[in-house]
Amino acid sequence: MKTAELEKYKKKLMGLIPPERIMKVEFPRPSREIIEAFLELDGLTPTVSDVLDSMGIKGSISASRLRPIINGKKIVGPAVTIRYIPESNTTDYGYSNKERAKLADRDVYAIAEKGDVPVFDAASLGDISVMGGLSTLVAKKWGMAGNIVDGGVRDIDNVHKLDYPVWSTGQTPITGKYRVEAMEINGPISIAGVRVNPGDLIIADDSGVVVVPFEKVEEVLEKTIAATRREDEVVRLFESGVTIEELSEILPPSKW
Ligand SMILES: O=C([O-])CC(=O)C(=O)O
Ligand SMILES: [Mg+2]
Repeated sequence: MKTAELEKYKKKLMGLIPPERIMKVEFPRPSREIIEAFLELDGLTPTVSDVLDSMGIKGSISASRLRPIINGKKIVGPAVTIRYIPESNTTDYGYSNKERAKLADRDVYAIAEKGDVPVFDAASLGDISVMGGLSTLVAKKWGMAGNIVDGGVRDIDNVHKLDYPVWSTGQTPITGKYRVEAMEINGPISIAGVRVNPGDLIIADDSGVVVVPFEKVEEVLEKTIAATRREDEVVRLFESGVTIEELSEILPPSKW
């Protein structure tokens, strides 16, 4: 983006990434009503994952790959994205030459809206941290819903203390400062092999993370509500003692 277009964010932007690497700041997001409707549902990511399967959409990532740092959290919100690649200098070089760290997470939060979900593509770095306690503090203060990190996170005790939802592939003490370079904010990225565009809906809970493409959000919500009702009905009838034959008429055993 041009520096002038970023003018309205200048009180928050720290200049951690050159402005031309911020691809966009405005894009369509799913409405608040849609987000609230998803949040009301139980058993959320498994049901949405089934719906995505039925629609031929690859969008599900297991919690064994992207683990919640705090269990029992559930978030739903539009994605804002950041992509990192490794720095080619050695860490010693950056450290002793007092180079500016190129972790740009705070600039992602600066241009995001309240309720957004920052999504980090840092898989090529292995277990190197791209966010920690300070990052968590800013994300929480500026109203992010939670972070999804295909990469490492540190200061895990602070993430717990701040009670902020984060899913990550790694936990590590090793800082990303001097080891990474932020290539792009709000471009398309991939996390655990799943494509994420800014504005896609991110849903995450203890079972994992699902990515719903922006254009499919309404259809996925409708189908998820229907599937949740069907399953709730099966549970209710089973608990009230109806036979398996009767239950099978509502939900065929192949769907259990
Ligand atoms: O250096 C890092 O990896 C980030 C960090 O510790 C923080 O955000 O507190
Ligand atoms: Mg730290």
